[in-house]
Amino acid sequence: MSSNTILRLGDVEKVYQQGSNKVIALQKTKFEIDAGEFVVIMGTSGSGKTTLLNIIGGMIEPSSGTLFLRDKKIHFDAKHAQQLAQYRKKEIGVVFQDFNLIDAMTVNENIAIPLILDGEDASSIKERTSQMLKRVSLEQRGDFRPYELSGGQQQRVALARALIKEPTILLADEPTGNLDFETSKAILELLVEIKRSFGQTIIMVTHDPLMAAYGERILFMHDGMIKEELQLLEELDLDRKREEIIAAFYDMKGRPS
Ligand SMILES: Nc1ncnc2c1ncn2[C@@H]1O[C@H](COP(=O)(O)OP(=O)(O)OP(=O)(O)O)[C@@H](O)[C@H]1O
Repeated sequence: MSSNTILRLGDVEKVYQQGSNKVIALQKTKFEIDAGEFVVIMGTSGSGKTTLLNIIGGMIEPSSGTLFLRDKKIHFDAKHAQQLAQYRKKEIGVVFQDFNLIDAMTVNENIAIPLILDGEDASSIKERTSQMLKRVSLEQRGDFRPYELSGGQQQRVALARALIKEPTILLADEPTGNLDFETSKAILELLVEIKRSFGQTIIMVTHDPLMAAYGERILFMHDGMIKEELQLLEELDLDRKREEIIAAFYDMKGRPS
């Protein structure tokens, strides 16, 4: 474990019980992530990507194995429910493919939800919300409703909401799955900018090798396991990185399980 390690998974497994059948979604998965790293998870459909992300986010309990944030072990049993709730609330921010915004609320209110739930005072909420709005370049849209925004703008709002409490780790599950090509690139550029400016640790799941090329390290999953890992060289341009990602993906798929 390097001194900069922020997240550590040790032999994590997840078995879903489906009636009398067992689905092994994750098998002995272990890896470490450094603070400030932008890690991408790719893989075949059903390979366990979302399951992995949800375990890291404290949203589902692994069947076995360990999850550490720095040197703190995250427990999933009922006895530690409060610690787990704190972990989800303080350490993790999440964005999804479907934005998950509340249409009955304005953009400002959507972004402020985590602060309102924490009982922060009104002036601090106002100030922090307006800072976040600026960071995602939506200063002119604070009083709009989500349905009055484009898909890319809605994802920016979701990102602002996920980041407003400065989470240790940002999890992004197919954040560009509902966006067109140019808008997707703009979201990834924003993620990279947030990483550079604030040292944000990011873990993103995507199917798209070009979006993955914005990351620094790719973990490739197949049959519930990380089968391959690719460190992208910073000096390569996006197209070269994309080509390397595609080559590594097909290399992994071609290998016997
Ligand atoms: N709640 C559940 N109950 C039973 N089986 C599940 C459940 N959630 C996921 N699975 C199964 O676990 C396996 C991994 O699913 P997961 O959603 O993690 O894969 P994925 O890599 O994210 O897939 P995709 O790229 O298609 O979204 C699949 O076989 C899936 O059917």
